[in-house]
Amino acid sequence: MSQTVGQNLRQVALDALRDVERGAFADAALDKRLHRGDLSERDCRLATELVYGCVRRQRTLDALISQLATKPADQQPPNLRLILHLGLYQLRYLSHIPPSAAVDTTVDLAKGNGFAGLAGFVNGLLRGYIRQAAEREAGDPLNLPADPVSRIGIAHSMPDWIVQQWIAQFGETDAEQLCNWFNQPPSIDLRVNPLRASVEQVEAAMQAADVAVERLTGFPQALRLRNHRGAIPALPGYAEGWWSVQDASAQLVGMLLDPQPGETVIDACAAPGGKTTHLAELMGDRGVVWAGDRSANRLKKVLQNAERLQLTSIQLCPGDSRTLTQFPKQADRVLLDAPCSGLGTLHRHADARWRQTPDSVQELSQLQAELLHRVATWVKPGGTLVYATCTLHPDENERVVQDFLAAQPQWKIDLLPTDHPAIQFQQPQGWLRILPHQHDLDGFFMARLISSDRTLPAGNPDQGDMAK
Ligand SMILES: C[S@@+](CC[C@H](N)C(=O)[O-])C[C@H]1O[C@@H](n2cnc3c(N)ncnc32)[C@H](O)[C@@H]1O
Repeated sequence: MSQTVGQNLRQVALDALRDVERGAFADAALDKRLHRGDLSERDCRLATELVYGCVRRQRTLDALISQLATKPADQQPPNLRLILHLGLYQLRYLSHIPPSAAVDTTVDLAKGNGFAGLAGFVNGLLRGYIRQAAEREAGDPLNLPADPVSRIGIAHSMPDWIVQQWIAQFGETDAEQLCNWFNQPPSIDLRVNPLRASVEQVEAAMQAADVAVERLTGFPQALRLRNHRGAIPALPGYAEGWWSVQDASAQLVGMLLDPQPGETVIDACAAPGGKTTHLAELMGDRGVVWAGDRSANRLKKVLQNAERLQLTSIQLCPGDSRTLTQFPKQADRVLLDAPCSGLGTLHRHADARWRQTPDSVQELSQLQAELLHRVATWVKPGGTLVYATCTLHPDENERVVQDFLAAQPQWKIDLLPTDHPAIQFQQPQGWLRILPHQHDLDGFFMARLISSDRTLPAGNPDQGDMAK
């Protein structure tokens, strides 16, 4: 890599990091900057790694700056702090970049961005890191506090409130494994569209194109791509609608709802349509799947996906699902894939861990409860309702379902038959929980509920035999 090209990609990364600092989403900031530049594919990959890595690891990188400089990270000029993040990230996490190249390009970046007078400081700090790494027996120059919350939070770059929450839920060892898991590169799973191709056919087409895939036990339509780095739409079968990208645990949601051909199904929070299209596929594209979402823009993606997959049974229903009134007792099955904090998919969005707060979790929990109460009124007596989220927070999961069941005694949890592929995820209370570090899947929560009220209006508390 020439010096000029290397410098350029680091400048692109720095510009994107500045945008993130000003509040942009990391993926949008990066897309914008890469789009404006003319980097080679290889440089785009490194710029992407630098931006996502620096955003993800910012707490660890800040701790290193505070340790190596006389002033803590939050007292450094903001742009200099980002430049130091870039240098330290390369030294600490990118073994394919020679340390001297990481130092020299970072010093050049400082000089080119108004910090020529601090070039010596940047050089000294980065060389201090290299020296300490060489001196320490364990090889890690990062000093960590003894307190478990700060120790895990700094080592794995997670906010304290998330670490605290996970220690309370899972214990210290699992909380740390979970944090570590969320810093690994996400896998890419495909869901094969059985109406267009068989799993064997897709597998063979991938292998013929030299793309490594593997099957996942318990997920009949899933194939996992191993270490794929190219563009997804360029893979065989994409244009033909043979498959969609969807994590295997998200595929369980459709399997749990188990829609049948000819039924009326409503997906209350559908965009961009990953699960809506799965439901239509499972129904053989017969019947109707209503796709609701309050974002009309995102709903367009549902149609685009349906078109590519050649599905015709999907109808849009834009609007806030808390206020839609046209579906009373109309649906055989309803899916509420609720808006959530995404604490089960932090590996997929570098900045997600910094965007959520305990307050945002409480706001979401309230929204989820309102949505659940509303969409339950859409289910026919005897019908099925699945509540799902991709968070691990109990206030968005167990609590929402428990409160709902307490208020609506005609509903109960529908336990899986013992031979169901998802039985391994079922908890004693009947809901399903997927823990990423244990299952190597996105974190998910799902509960399948059935209404046993065949005669009385929804919400009537005069029900004697409803187990919870
Ligand atoms: C978890 S995402 C859905 C993902 C989708 N089910 C899939 O598999 O592709 C949650 C969706 O809920 C939508 N949403 C948020 N609040 C809503 C509301 N009050 N009514 C309807 N949709 C809402 C968001 O726009 C977002 O698209």
